[in-house]
Amino acid sequence: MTIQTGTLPHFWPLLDALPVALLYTEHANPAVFANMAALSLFHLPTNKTVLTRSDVQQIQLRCPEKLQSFKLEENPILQALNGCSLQVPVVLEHHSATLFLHSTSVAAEVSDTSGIVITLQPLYCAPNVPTLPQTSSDNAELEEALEFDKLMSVISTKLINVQENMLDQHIEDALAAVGEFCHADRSYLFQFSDNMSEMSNTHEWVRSGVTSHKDQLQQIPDIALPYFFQQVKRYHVFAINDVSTLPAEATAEKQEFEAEDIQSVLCCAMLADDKLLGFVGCDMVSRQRNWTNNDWRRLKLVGEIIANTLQNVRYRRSLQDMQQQLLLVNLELQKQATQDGLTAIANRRQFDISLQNELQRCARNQYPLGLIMIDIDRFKRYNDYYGHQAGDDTLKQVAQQFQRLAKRQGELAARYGGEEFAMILPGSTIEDCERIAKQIQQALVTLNIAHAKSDIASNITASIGITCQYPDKTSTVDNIIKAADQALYQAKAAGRNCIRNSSN
Ligand SMILES: Nc1nc2c(ncn2[C@@H]2O[C@H](COP(=O)(O)OP(=O)(O)OP(=O)(O)O)[C@@H](O)[C@H]2O)c(=O)[nH]1
Repeated sequence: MTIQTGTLPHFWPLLDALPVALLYTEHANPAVFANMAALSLFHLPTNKTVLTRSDVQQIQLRCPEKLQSFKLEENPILQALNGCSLQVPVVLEHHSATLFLHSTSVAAEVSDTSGIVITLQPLYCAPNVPTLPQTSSDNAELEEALEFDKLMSVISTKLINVQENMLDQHIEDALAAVGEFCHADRSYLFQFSDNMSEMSNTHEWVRSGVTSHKDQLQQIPDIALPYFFQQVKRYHVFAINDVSTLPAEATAEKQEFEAEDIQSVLCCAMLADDKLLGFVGCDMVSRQRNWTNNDWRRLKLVGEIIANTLQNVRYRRSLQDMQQQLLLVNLELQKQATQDGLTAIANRRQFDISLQNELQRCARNQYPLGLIMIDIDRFKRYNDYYGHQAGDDTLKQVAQQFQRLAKRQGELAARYGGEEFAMILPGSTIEDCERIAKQIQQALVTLNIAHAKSDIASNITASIGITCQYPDKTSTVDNIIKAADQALYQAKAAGRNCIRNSSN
């Protein structure tokens, strides 16, 4: 490491003696002064009072949330040296404790110089507050901390298995708790859109008398508040005690805060599985507040609880979506397994299952069971003359008519195979079956599909075979089908376009 000889400011002995790690640079001077506490924190030799920027670059820092070191352009010390006002938690590579990095511009009136002061302090001690012996106010703080932790444990328990209709209420309870304990005027939750390009204020708590701006804070694009977005994404925290001290690059943010009468802001990013979901925050409206590490810790905890809850709800929703999709796929598969692909009425498989079931049901209840077999006449000629596609269309049309006629419970119209159809009619007498067979013939007449090559009629006709039986324990589906088939054969033999039943 090289040492540049900078000119030490005359108040340097004062800064050097402070127990807090501190870096100081003057605006016109590239040298960075490090006091004894800083040199010891960075494990640098104590005679290296003046550091170059490249010395500073080699100080390995990382965000407490992230495992990797900051990228060069995101290094908070370099950012601070470039004039950014920061209050961010950081971790040094060789130092496991989280430190609070605080940078601010100062104008030393006595020496007519202005510069930047960067301090790094352990997080358990509030910035700029020296550690004092324990007093009764510390006890009060301890009690408050205990109270807060108790409340959080109640809220997080409620949020673990929260029903969606109670989610908003519990989030608002958590925000109210953190708002009260941080002595804030307003606390809120903002969620980022999936592509992180905008944010919306989804939940809010306001102290009585404080104005809510939630409705106006919807779908705010990142370009509207670039400094804020960048700070939250990079450091996962945005802590401003006095918004009037925001740097020049935060003009948009300053205007927004002033428009909402905000004097101090503290925001903590919400992460779930390394994804930034949004942030929780507190505002001071009535007065300024120097945010404490307790405020930061509480807000961070609430953010973590809410982030986990939102993530759980998302998982649960996607699980439900998946279950719904699986159900639909199953229904589709079931449909495909039981439906004829061409005509969309029941297929042979469904016919076999239904006939078996109805046979048993009719045997149990001593009902008659009717079965009608329908075969389109001279369909080969039809195909040969009009083409296979026209044949398909005709099969679809006649199938729809058969389906329309099987309207009572348990009745089923099915494609038995090729140009042959079947209708199961449980509880129908032979007279009922004959009536329906006539309706089938009539439906074909009404359809009036021309068949120029038929030697029976000028339109499509069908031969129909009927059987009607009172099944008993000895009855089989094969016997019933055989009986209906024989009747159909008789109808064909009798010249087609006619109805026969198995007792004829
Ligand atoms: N377009 C089309 N034709 C089919 C389909 N399934 C079977 N066929 C046809 O249906 C015709 C049935 O012919 P056949 O069994 O000789 O009976 P037919 O010509 O109707 O004569 P009969 O039944 O004796 O009146 C054949 O030409 C098959 O190719 C199908 O899904 N689509």
